[in-house]
Amino acid sequence: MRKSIATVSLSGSLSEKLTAVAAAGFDGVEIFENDLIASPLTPEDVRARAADLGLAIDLYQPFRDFEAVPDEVLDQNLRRAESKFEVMERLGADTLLVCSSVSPDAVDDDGLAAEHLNLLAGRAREHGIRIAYEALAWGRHISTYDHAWRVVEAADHPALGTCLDSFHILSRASDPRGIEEIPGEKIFFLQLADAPLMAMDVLQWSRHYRCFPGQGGLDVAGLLAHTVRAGYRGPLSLEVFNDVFRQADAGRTAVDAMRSLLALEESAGLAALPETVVPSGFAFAELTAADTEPLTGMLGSLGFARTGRHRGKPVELWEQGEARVLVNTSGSDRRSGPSLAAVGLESADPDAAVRRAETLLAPVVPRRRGADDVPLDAVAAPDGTELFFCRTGRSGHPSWTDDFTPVAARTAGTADDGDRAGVTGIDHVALPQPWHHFDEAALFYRSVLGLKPDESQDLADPYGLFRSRAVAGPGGTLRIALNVAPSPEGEATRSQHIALATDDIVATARRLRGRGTAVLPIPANYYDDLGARYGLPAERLGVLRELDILYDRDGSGEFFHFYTVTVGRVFFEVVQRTGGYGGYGARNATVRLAAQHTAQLGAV
Ligand SMILES: O=C(O)c1ccc(O)c(O)c1
Ligand SMILES: [Mg+2]
Repeated sequence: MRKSIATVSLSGSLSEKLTAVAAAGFDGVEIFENDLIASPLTPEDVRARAADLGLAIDLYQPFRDFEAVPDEVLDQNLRRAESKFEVMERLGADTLLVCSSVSPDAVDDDGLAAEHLNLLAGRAREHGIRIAYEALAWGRHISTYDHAWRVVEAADHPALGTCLDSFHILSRASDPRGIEEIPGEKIFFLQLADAPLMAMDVLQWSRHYRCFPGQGGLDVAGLLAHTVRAGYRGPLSLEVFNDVFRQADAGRTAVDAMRSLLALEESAGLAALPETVVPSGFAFAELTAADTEPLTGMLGSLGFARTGRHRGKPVELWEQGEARVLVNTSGSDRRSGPSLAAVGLESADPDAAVRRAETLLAPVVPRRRGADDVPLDAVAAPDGTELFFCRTGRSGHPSWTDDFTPVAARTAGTADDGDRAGVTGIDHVALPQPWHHFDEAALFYRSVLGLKPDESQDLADPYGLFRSRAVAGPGGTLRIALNVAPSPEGEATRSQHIALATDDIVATARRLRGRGTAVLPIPANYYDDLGARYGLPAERLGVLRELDILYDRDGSGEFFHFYTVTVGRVFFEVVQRTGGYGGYGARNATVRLAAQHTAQLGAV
């Protein structure tokens, strides 16, 4: 279907917005009145600019507080409308959004509202304009879509229809099935927005927290399917009021918006995209470090062995169980120390995975491989992390590991096989996100990789707010924790981490302790509270306390985890899951963050 976006969804001047919208491949725009009023461009300029960019002006909006008012106010409102019709003619826009009145002048009288809307539609038609009437969720007397439709139906004018807005409908928990009872040709416009589920005043929720479909918790795809079943054939138009997008780069937000609509059409069963190939696990995590010593020292002490060296690049392979870590010494920033630059994802069909990623506008990373290297495709996640699609060690398929020459002898100072610590694989990786790309990242992992986002959680950090949202494959085969940390000192202080899995956390912790691995100390107060909270047996609690192991549980299982100190931007976590525990120990994040701040101060 045709795709549109309201200018209010993007940052910048009207002209910048139009450029961004066109570049992302949209067919049209809704011009938000304030954007026009604040623009130095005349309506004719805007019309010409949009035409040059190949954009239709699908809607002009909003026209407020019109209906069900006393006669003298009505006259004034009709005069106000006439002046908007003139602006619209100059713009070349033929549909005006009228939102339900919030004015104290309006009376609770559907008959009068219908009569006034009929009058307005008659005036509009003289200008070749149509009126799309929308119920604001906080409208004074009309606040639901079915009520707005009843009034439109009663007004019975060919130039009058309704505008559906998924936020207003779903935020009030109205039943969207009723949309199918509206004749499709009377749905003049469809606005789409999602939002995180929040218990708050609906106006504040709408004006500050809307997001693109797929980023929040509303069933926008279901609503869209009902609307199309009703016979709606107009544009799918995003209308998102969001404090973050208002500040972010417009070009990038527009691409995020387009990705949202492409994925939404697929979810609603309206379009097919290349199939989703959900990654089945981690092939590797790649760390870059100019000075590898602190990092390889840490890997060795965690029980990793250096097993391979890349044939053509300064990259080493370190392994323990199914956990593989690449240490890359090319092109790293010396000041920030080791950082996580890429993640290898096990994929049953890397080519198909790349096709889907490209269709969803993910930047494909140019290959920098040598002539003999195994082909390896990668796309860039919103934070710049490169995601490689791999098939590791499958017979009949080239494996990225073929590019590594085995390192035969035991390397001095590192662990050999007898000295491993029980790490079985990578449980998850945690990737800090720039605060203004957090929603974009959740949608990216959901749409491109088919991972399911959890609800976002806000946790206390001693120096601010720590926001975390995990995305995971079915059955927890692949888990990525996205987070935003307060970072008064700038980007470089935010740390990434790799969580390693073990089947016996106590044995692993004792092993590492014996070897002098620098584990993050956890305050005694934490264990006093843990004892009180869960009534753990004293002996068990004593072991956790002794080994700085944190604990959590939910209805289906338990979670044990401890952390190493931070090296550069990176630290490691070791985790054990029992039963069906599917979380990440979020309850312990506050203690962990505080312990890391304490450790950092100690280091300084
Ligand atoms: O917040 C508002 O006022 C507003 C205006 C126009 C819309 O289409 C809408 O959904 C909300
Ligand atoms: Mg709206």
